[in-house]
Amino acid sequence: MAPTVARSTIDITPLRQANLPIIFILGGPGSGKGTQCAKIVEKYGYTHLSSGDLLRDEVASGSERGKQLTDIMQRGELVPLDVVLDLLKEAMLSKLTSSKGFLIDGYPREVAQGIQFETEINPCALVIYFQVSDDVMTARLMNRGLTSGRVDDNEETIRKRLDTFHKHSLPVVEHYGTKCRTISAEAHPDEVFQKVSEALETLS
Ligand SMILES: Nc1ncnc2c1ncn2[C@@H]1O[C@H](COP(=O)(O)OP(=O)(O)O)[C@@H](O)[C@H]1O
Ligand SMILES: [Mg+2]
Repeated sequence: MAPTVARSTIDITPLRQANLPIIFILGGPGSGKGTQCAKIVEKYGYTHLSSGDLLRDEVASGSERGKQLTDIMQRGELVPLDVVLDLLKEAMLSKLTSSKGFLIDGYPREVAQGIQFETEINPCALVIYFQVSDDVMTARLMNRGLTSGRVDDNEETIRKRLDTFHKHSLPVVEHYGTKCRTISAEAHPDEVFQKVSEALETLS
C-alpha cells in the first residue's frame, strides 16, 4: 500500500527566478556524499542540502509529516517523491539570499524524482556520481554506525539500501548522460575532492 504523507503549499517563484546553479550529488549509501559536500561548501560557498538529513530533521521535529515518514525510513525504502521535493523546496527558499548555488545530496533517488524536480524548480547544471564498491560502502557504514546513531546504519538495512540504490538510482546516472561526471571515490577524501574540484570548475 502506498503511504500517504501530507503535502505543503508554498510559492517557489523566487527560487525559480534566482536561477542559482543546482548540482545533484549521487552515490550509494556511504559513498562519501556528505564528506565531499562539506568540502565543496567550504571552498565554493554552495548550500548543502541532504535529502536524508532533511527527512531525519523532519522526523525529529515530531511533526505529523515526520511521523508518517519514520516507518518508511526504518524499512530502508524510498519515501514518496512529492514529500522529499517539498522539503527541498522549503530548504532552498530559506537559503536563497545567502547561497551561491545548491548541492542536492542523495537526490534524485530515481529518474522520476529528477524529472519532477527539474520541471517544478529548474534544470540542474551538473551531476556528480561517486562510484564505490558495495563492500567498501558497507564497511564505511558499519563503521559510521558505531557513532552515528542512525537507525539505518545496520547490516540488514544497509543491504536493503544498497539494493534500492542499484535498482532505482543507477538508472539516474545513465539518464543524465554527459551532464553526469562519474568520480571513483574509494581513495582518500582529499584525493576525491581534487577530482570534484575539477568537475566543478568546468561550470564557471
Ligand atoms: N573517501 C573516503 N575514504 C574513507 N572513508 C570515507 C570516505 N568518504 C567518507 N568516508 C566515511 O564513510 C562514511 C560515510 O560517508 P558519508 O559522507 O556519510 O557518506 P554518504 O553521505 O554518501 O552516506 C563516513 O563515516 C565517512 O567518514
Ligand atoms: Mg549522507
